[in-house]
Amino acid sequence: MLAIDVRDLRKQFNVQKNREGIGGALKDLFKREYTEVTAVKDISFAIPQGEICGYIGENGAGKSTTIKMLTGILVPTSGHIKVNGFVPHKEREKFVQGIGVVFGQRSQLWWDIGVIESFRLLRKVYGVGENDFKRLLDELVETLSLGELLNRPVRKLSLGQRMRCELAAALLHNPSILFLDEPTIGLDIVVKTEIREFLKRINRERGTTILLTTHDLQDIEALCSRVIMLDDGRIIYDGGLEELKTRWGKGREVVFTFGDAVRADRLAALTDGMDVKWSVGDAFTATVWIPLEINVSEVLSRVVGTMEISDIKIIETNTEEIVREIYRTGSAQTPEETLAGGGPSGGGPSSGGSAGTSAGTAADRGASDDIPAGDRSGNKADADSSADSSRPTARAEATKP
Ligand SMILES: Nc1ncnc2c1ncn2[C@@H]1O[C@H](COP(=O)(O)OP(=O)(O)OP(=O)(O)O)[C@@H](O)[C@H]1O
Repeated sequence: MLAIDVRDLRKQFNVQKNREGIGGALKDLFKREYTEVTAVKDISFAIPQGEICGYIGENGAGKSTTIKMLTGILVPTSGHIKVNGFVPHKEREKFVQGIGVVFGQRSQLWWDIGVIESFRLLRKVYGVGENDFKRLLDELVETLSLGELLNRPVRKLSLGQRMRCELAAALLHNPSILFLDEPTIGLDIVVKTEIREFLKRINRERGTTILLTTHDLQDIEALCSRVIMLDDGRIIYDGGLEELKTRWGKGREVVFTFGDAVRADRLAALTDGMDVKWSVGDAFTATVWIPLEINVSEVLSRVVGTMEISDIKIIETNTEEIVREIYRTGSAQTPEETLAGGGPSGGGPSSGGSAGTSAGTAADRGASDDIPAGDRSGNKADADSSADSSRPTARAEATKP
């Protein structure tokens, strides 16, 4: 069974317009005007059980809105969602038993009480039996090193400590799917690494499906074999991370430090007939750019046998640069494909992104009226969708061609 199945999913928000000045405010009192913001535009994707999938995109691309629909916090404008076989916003009570959610910018723990008390309350919310709770808690306390934190109030925890507790809280009922919205935001590299290791472990040992949004591409590199890239509410890439690197990578560079002074013409002669480009630094260093079609070892074998070499450095394709370039152009088509009018590869549906719809600013947002009525799961994030308004949503449209 698919863990997540999304077809033609769309979400529009009606955002109240604030007219300028006192006159405008008075007019607003009597007749409100609204604009429509389409945060998610008819996207489709499917995630099999046990997969860790990265969900990435620029600020305002629609990632959090998607996660909120997938977790039943927001009702879609149109389209179909099945998560664990349930329609999230319709079958909330049964549905939440099978999912765990961590919003990096918000807490699901009660601020003033001890961590363990929050965990006990969550046990009741999810109806976990005392024995199961003890077993799962012991396991999480050990793997996330929570022992010393359990009796401290949440407000006295550091961000990294709190995030470890948030993860435990999301997993206490042993969900099969974990939604993570920027789980490593603001954390130092040591805690980030611990959290990544922990996520790998629960995926390996429990088979937990993980959908992860993040701006830290190292999270994606460390955890995800697949990445879905969103731009302006549309999926512009759905496929493997390696495949993305291969398609967009512009080759590799090898930096040589030689034992003796070298000349550019000598180096060019060594790789005669190969489509590589040399650039000489000082007398002893030179860099060769090698396109993806040529094997690095072929170039190395020509140079190593002839020259005295004191150091070699191979510079691989940098994912951050690739992703930045894709965000900049708003399309995962390579420049060659764009010229040829071809579509991006990758597993899922995709359409070239456009810079069309302008994102509403945080101040524009009105309170959302499409949160499922009577909703109260253990996730405090549910309680306040308008809390989003504190988050930056400026889209870097100016960078689009
Ligand atoms: N409750 C809301 N009311 C009105 N507009 C909203 C609301 N929530 C999100 N939006 C708008 O929907 C668009 C997508 O926002 P969303 O928060 O999903 O983006 P994101 O990809 O998660 O961004 P970020 O990386 O900044 O968190 C933005 O234009 C945003 O202003």
